[in-house]
Amino acid sequence: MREPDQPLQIAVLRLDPDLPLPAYAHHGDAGADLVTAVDVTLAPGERVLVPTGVALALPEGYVALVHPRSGLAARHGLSIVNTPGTIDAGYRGEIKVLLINHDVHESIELHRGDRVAQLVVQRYERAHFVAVDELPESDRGAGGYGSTGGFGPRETPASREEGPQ
Ligand SMILES: O=c1ccn([C@H]2C[C@H](O)[C@@H](COP(=O)(O)OP(=O)(O)OP(=O)(O)O)O2)c(=O)[nH]1
Ligand SMILES: [Mg+2]
Repeated sequence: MREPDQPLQIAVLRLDPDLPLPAYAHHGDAGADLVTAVDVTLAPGERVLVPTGVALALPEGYVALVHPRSGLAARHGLSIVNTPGTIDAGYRGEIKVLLINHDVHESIELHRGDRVAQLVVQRYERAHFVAVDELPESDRGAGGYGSTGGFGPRETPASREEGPQ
């Protein structure tokens, strides 16, 4: 059993030994930075799947989520299409990041070794989904998507008819 103050150990296979392991920039950070293993230029609106040079063996009961970095998002419009990406505990392949350039005017040039994403390791529960005829009542009920005020989503006529009443 791990002591509460002991860090969780995660085995990392360096597929590209010249690249760093995922690393936290500061004590207390939730995200460990991941780098691109390749040089890549993303045209405005373009998406590219980039390798990171690392593969993990997460312990059972843990997931790693691939998040964008806010600085690159704010400065250049760089994000991740499927944010956050889900790295399953059983996945042994190379972690790849599906980068996207949201800037409508400028290309983004990335170089091998640039920190392009961050990995957040979390515990998760494996659920047993049980079909029922009725759900227990709650305060919120079926209200969502702006039901407490502010803006709701644009809806298609079909989703308005089919959505929860
Ligand atoms: O940003 C990501 C997301 C996923 N993966 C890897 C690890 C993950 O365990 C696997 C499958 O991801 P996911 O379940 O999100 O994709 P899928 O489209 O459902 O593929 P699959 O049918 O393989 O589950 O792909 C990455 O390397 N990077
Ligand atoms: Mg899947």
